[in-house]
Amino acid sequence: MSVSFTKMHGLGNDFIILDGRDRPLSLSTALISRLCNRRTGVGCDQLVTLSAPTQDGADVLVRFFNPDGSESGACGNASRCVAALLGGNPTLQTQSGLLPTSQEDGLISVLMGTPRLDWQSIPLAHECDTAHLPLHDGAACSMGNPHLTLFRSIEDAASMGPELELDPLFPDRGNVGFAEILSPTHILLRVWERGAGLTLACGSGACAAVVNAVRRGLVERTCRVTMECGSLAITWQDDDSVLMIGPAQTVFTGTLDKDWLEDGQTPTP
Ligand SMILES: N[C@@H](CCC[C@H](N)C(=O)O)C(=O)O
Repeated sequence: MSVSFTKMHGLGNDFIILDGRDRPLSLSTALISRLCNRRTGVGCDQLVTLSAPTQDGADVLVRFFNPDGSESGACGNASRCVAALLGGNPTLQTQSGLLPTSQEDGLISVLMGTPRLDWQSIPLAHECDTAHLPLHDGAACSMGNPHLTLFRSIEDAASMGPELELDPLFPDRGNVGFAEILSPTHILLRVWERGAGLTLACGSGACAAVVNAVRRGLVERTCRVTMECGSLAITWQDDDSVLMIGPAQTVFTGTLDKDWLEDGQTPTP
């Protein structure tokens, strides 16, 4: 059986998108990791599946998987890519709720939902002030996935990210954002992503950085977030939802080789 896919990226955060709306996909954790492998697979930061929606008002059910096979409730950059791929203004059904999208002048807007700020919903391991954590004075919130934001040099991401992803304060592990406040309307951000490592951009991490920086009185509610390959416009709106606007691009489409699919071997590096 041949399986076709689309390779896309949003600001360098790259995705394999598998469309299972007409034909159900069966993906094991091992196959997800093999597909995400940049040397022996297609390569990506997240694998994204599309299937028929199960909720009224949704156009498509979208799931996000990290290269280690774990599933995430949210992925901002992939959400823009899916909207661009489907065209029009699809409403995405995700683990973190229904996400309305729209498109104008080549940019994709996604309403990312309401950030969760209470420690149980993030989740954290124990009660604490989520705007001032006892962990490098960071702040935490959930955008449908757990985020820790540290207000310090982006250069620290590679060295501090691996340990902080696994910090016991985050029982489900965490995405770790390193945010430099450049002005009240501009943040420089690098993210160590849970299950993926350093990526060139993280949409939900950009939303979390703005939310956490607003809570600390560091930026305004509308803010540009610049990462390695460009910027996202993020607004924490008055109705509490977070709006993300940015680009999305198709790189190529392809078909997975039948022999590769059936081989099932994970080569030892
Ligand atoms: N790249 C993403 C976030 C992907 C999921 C994350 N690694 C997690 O496990 O929560 C984005 O653009 O938001």
